[in-house]
Amino acid sequence: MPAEAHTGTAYVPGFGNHVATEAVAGALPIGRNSPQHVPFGLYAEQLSGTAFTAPRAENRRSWLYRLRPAAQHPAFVRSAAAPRLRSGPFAEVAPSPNRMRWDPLPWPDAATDWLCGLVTYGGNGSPDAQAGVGIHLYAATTDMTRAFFSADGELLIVPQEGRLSIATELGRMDIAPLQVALIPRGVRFRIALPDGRARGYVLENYGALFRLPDLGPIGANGLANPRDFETPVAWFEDVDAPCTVVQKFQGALWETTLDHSPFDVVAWHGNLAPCRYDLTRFNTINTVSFDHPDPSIFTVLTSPSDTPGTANCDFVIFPPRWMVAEGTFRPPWFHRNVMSEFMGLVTGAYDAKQGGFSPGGASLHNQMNGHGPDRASYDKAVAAELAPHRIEDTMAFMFETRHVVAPTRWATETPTMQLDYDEVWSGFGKAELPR
Ligand SMILES: O=C(O)Cc1cc(O)ccc1O
Ligand SMILES: [Fe+2]
Repeated sequence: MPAEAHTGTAYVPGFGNHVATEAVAGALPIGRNSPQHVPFGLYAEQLSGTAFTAPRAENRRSWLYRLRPAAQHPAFVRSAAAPRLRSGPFAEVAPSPNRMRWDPLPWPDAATDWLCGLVTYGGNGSPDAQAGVGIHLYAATTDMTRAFFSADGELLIVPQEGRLSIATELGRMDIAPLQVALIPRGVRFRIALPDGRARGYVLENYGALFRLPDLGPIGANGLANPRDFETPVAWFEDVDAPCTVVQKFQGALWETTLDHSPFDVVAWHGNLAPCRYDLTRFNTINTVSFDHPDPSIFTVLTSPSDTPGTANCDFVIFPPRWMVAEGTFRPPWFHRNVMSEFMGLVTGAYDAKQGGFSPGGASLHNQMNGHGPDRASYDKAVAAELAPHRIEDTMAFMFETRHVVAPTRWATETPTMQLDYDEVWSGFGKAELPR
């Protein structure tokens, strides 16, 4: 699909809202979901993101009205569409307590679409357990012509370089670095690259759907505001030409070929839909007195687990912001976290690392293992004059998860892994007690 085709893509604002949208006037049934005769002979289909019986506040589903039933397809057969894509349970190599960091993912030599360009770095849990995450990066150089969906989890896409034009069954979204897209489990999509190549990160969430975090004493506003999430309006293709559909199902890839475009949803309504979000709209909240708050204040979206307050996964960002804390060591402190932290960098530099953590790179700090400012960041921060200081041109992020992230074999064997990462914490002088 040429990028121009997305020009004029329209969105409706809000997170998880109930939307009603039709690409052809009169296509959306009024007053009932499944009338005996759907307008124009369209086929009604319910797509559920939660169990039918989930509490109303959590219940997510949409009704799709399409040219042909999605059920009309030949059998799926095993697929080799994404040779470096892995899934939970992650057992290729033992989980490691060691801190890991990687240089940016190299660009592929051969033409590689977004799906083929996915490389799994690690994860936890499993699709079967409906808990945990898969953490992938992508480096792609050509448009997808096939469609893909994950039956294993929703996908949070974090571009680092290059725009993505994402055609989904429910509408089209354009995203660029500093924006993210969230695609529900099961929703088929196809990604084109308006800039000719694209690189970024993907979080595949096997657990409870991402939602906005509670705000507690912050109040009714702040962090990621609901209206800044944008859901595309209905759009469809009326194309009777072969199209391969690839799905990830319980960790394995399967594919089939339709004789028509799977993007044939003429109208839909409901509250399960893709959306995009501009990270620069994040209302960053931080101290105006002292101390460095816990990074949970930077949570954009959270996937809760069965234990209140202990996330299956939080998506946390570190945007440009003023640092004004008085009498404080301002960068991230040294810490050992019961949660495990996978980080990436969209642009600029990260205030805990003076070097080595590059845009497109990644790091992993697993449960209970010490990390924090590298020596150069530490030295700079203790010497700094504590005037108000604006951290500019930066956007790091973290996938923080309650379960240890086990790396894939690829992640532990790739030459992009920095074998000397431990050195960033070497050479700290010993504290001197009074004699
Ligand atoms: O380790 C990291 O860089 C992420 C992080 C940032 C921060 O400000 C506080 C805690 C934390 O884990
Ligand atoms: Fe950390």
